[in-house]
Amino acid sequence: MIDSSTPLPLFPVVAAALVDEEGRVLLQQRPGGKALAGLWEFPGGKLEPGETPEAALVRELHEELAITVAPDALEPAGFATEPLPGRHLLLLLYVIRSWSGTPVALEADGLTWCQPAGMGAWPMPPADGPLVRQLAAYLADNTSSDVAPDSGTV
Ligand SMILES: Nc1nc2c([nH]c(=O)n2[C@@H]2O[C@H](COP(=O)(O)OP(=O)(O)OP(=O)(O)O)[C@@H](O)[C@H]2O)c(=O)[nH]1
Repeated sequence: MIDSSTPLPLFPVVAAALVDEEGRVLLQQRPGGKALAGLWEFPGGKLEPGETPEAALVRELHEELAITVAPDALEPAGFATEPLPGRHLLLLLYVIRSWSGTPVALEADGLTWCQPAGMGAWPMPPADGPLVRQLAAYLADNTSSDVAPDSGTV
């Protein structure tokens, strides 16, 4: 049971939904020996002191996947908030559709590309359930089709 009278320090974490040209999203498997080992998650991690969320995510993606991302490629897409032992997780999710390099699992036990509608098949940390639903809605609303938008002229 959560005791709401006990303040917990906020624990900000940034995460990325890398979306490829087929609309698939990259998940990575948490390695053995860590909390939540074996579960699948969005790449990302903790902010370092003084770091912005965007700088932290660019750094984490380079450290974890060996890819380079421009800060203006980050699209805020959702968040989740979850009590953890001794701290309160604030998980910020960004969609990223362009990057340099090919993702390689430098820290994870594995990588998989999956369609957002199929992500429920991958066991993920408890905080990720709301994120997966927000991501599916965000991508449905913010994915361009091949049809050119109306120019808007009157
Ligand atoms: N990157 C990422 N972290 C997530 C997701 N969902 C989720 O609950 N988290 C949590 O956010 C935190 C991310 O921290 P981390 O990956 O940088 O570090 P860590 O587990 O090694 O934590 P530790 O160094 O405190 O042991 C973990 O507590 C992790 O369980 C997710 O989808 N992606």
